[in-house]
Parts: sequence; structure tokens; C-alpha cells
Amino acid sequence: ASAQQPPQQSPQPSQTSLYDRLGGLKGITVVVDDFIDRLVRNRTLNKNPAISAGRKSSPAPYLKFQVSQLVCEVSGGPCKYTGKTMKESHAHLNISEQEWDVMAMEFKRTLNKFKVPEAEQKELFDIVGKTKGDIVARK
Ligand code: HEM
Repeated sequence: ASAQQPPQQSPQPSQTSLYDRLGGLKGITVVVDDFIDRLVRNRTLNKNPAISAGRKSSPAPYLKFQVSQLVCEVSGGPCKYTGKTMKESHAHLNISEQEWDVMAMEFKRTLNKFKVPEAEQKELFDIVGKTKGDIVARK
């Protein structure tokens, strides 16, 4: 007998994409809409003059579009993100560690509001967490 048998079954497809579990673009755009609305009115973030100026150059509807495209792409959806890199779009904003935490808290509020399950929340936080090094500029 040969030492190596072919596997009897190919591995099960692990699961549907995060994109599909979020409800596709309909789910993603609704979540992003609420999240960006929270960020643009957040007092702590608006105290940073660079962030406040960035809001003028990038109106909320534009941010909602770009962030939705990005989330769609990285969660396995059919979109192609065509915006700037996270470093290019945030380097001049002088974002602090504390401002990052405020953003994460608002994100959590949005996800809870729409009852996004824990597993999907964790996957989203892992994705967002990877951008921290490019977005946070100071302690
Ligand atoms: C404390 C955290 C964050 C703050 C305060 C913030 C704020 C901003 C501001 C003000 C702009 C517009 C900049 C300008 O026009 O000069 C911007 C752009 C953008 N941000 Fe953020 N952001 C944060 C985190 C994130 C995260 C975590 C993501 C996604 C993972 C993200 C995705 C984007 C995208 C896609 C753009 C548009 C890029 C383009 O113009 O092509 N941001 N952000």
C-alpha cells in the first residue's frame, strides 16, 4: 500500500465570506453610515484641529462611500477600493492613541446598535486593528 492516501473528501468550505455575513453592501452601508455620523459629531475627535480640517476637505457622504468600498473589499465582497492608502489619508491628521480608542468605542456602539454578532465584530476589529500603525501618529 502506498504511504500517502489521497484525502477522501476535500475540506469543507470554511464558511461564507464576512461580506455575506454582514449582509453585503446593504448591511455594510447602513453600518458605515451610522459609524461615520458618530465620528463626525464626536466632540473629542473634533477638538483635534487637523481632524476638524479634514472633515471640511472630505465631506461625510464621501467618507461613507470610501469606507464602504474598503470594508466591502476587505471582507470578501465584489468591490474595488480606489481611495488613498490609510497612511496617505491620515498622516496629516495627527491622530493620537486616545483618539483611536474613541473611534473604536464609537465603532463598537454602531455594531451593537445593529446587533452584529460577536464573531463578526471580532473579525471587523481585527481588520480595523491592522490599520492602526498607519493611522495613529502620536501617543
Ligand atoms: C481615530 C480614527 C480615525 C479618524 C479620526 C479618521 C478621520 C478621517 C478624516 C478626517 C479623513 C479625511 C481626511 C482629509 O480629507 O484630509 C479620513 C479619511 C479616510 N478614512 Fe479615516 N479616520 C480614522 C480611522 C479610520 C479607519 C480605522 C479607517 C478604515 C479602516 C478609515 C478609513 C478612511 C478612508 C477610506 C478615508 C478616505 C480616503 C480617501 O480620501 O481616499 N479611517 N479619515
